[in-house]
Amino acid sequence: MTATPDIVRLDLGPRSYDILVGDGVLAEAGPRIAALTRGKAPIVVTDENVAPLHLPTLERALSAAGIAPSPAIVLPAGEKTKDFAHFTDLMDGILGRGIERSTMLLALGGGVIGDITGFAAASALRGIDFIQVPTTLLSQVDSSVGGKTGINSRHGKNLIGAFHQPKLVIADTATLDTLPRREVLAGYAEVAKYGLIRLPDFFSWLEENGARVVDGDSAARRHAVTVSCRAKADIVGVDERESGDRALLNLGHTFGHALEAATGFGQTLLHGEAVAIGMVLAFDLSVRLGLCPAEDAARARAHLKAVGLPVRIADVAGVAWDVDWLVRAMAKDKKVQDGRITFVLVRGLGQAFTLRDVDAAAVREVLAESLAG
Ligand SMILES: NC(=O)c1ccc[n+]([C@@H]2O[C@H](COP(=O)([O-])OP(=O)(O)OC[C@H]3O[C@@H](n4cnc5c(N)ncnc54)[C@H](O)[C@@H]3O)[C@@H](O)[C@H]2O)c1
Ligand SMILES: O=C(O)C(=O)C[C@@H](O)[C@H](O)[C@H](O)COP(=O)(O)O
Ligand SMILES: [Zn+2]
Repeated sequence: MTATPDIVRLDLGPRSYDILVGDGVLAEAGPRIAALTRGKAPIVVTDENVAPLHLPTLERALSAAGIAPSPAIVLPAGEKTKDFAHFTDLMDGILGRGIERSTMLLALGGGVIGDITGFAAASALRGIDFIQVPTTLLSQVDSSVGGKTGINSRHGKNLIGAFHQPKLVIADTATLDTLPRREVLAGYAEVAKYGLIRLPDFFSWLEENGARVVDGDSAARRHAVTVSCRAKADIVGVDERESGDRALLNLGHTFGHALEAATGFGQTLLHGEAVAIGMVLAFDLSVRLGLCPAEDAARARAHLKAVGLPVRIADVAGVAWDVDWLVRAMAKDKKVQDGRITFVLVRGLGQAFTLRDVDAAAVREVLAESLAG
């Protein structure tokens, strides 16, 4: 028996959609999916870890609603799947089924599956519909919402992609029961991000209740997912294509994406872990530039560390870090304009803003300090 889901609406005119949040919402989502599904059999895209755990629930929900999907496309798990080679395989798999413009894709999995499937939906026949069924904390609070889709390239993170909004997001928080703790923590970094960029009260709540969220307490987890989705929907609803406030959702990412690139997009450093270190670096840089009280940076760092996230580059072992390399990688960020990096900085907890002309020496100093530990 499922409690009534929380429903967060992302208002984008004709591209508006609902985000359903709650334990068990997937099993009961069949009618909502059926209402959006036209034409040929929908195609579920998932990964090797998620398929045995949660595909049967989705398939039962579809079948109870009278939908017979074609056999699921199952990709390898992990960040390395978000590349051109797997995108080619995925497109071949989708097109090989003789799709039509009315064919729906369903992305069942974490952010990797959501991002690559969303990009496939944006590309196939110049755009078909898709539904996000996120099964990681990170994808429930962030990647399934807002329509950023894409893949990595050897030049950097998410450099190939499209804005393409899903028709529905089904965030079944009970699927998180099977998620490894390291992945829960990685997702928690993006939860904390909302507190750090514009919800100081939520950050205080997380300081009190973060351990409950990470430990899988049902009520705390649902609250964290719903607040996060609402925060993201509010921002994307006014700035779908990141010409303004949406850039705040990139707190920690200019640093974080460079760290991910340096580790080769693998298991050494997960996206959320890179974001945790990157957010601490953004606070440190803000303090160094005289923009943020040191106590606020200390609180951000202490909380992320207390839940179990890495907070310094030195926390990531086995990598030959190089400040020059990292600075060059940061220069490939999508927020670079006229050759200058746009940084997301903070005036305090919950007070993020963007700044273009940041002293390059200060950036190198915080990187070197984080590397030294
Ligand atoms: N589009 C966006 O707005 C956006 C936002 C944030 C992050 N991202 C992207 O999301 C990606 C990271 O997503 P992620 O952290 O979900 O990683 P992921 O998709 O690699 O999933 C993490 C791991 O958990 C496994 N898994 C997924 N659900 C599970 C479950 N319920 N039980 C057990 N195992 C499960 C997966 O197989 C994988 O091994 C990155 O590529 C990042 O760039 C995109
Ligand atoms: O949705 C957004 O906007 C975000 O920035 C969310 C980020 O957490 C996410 O990692 C996103 O993919 C990063 O975007 P990018 O444009 O810097 O690749
Ligand atoms: Zn992110």
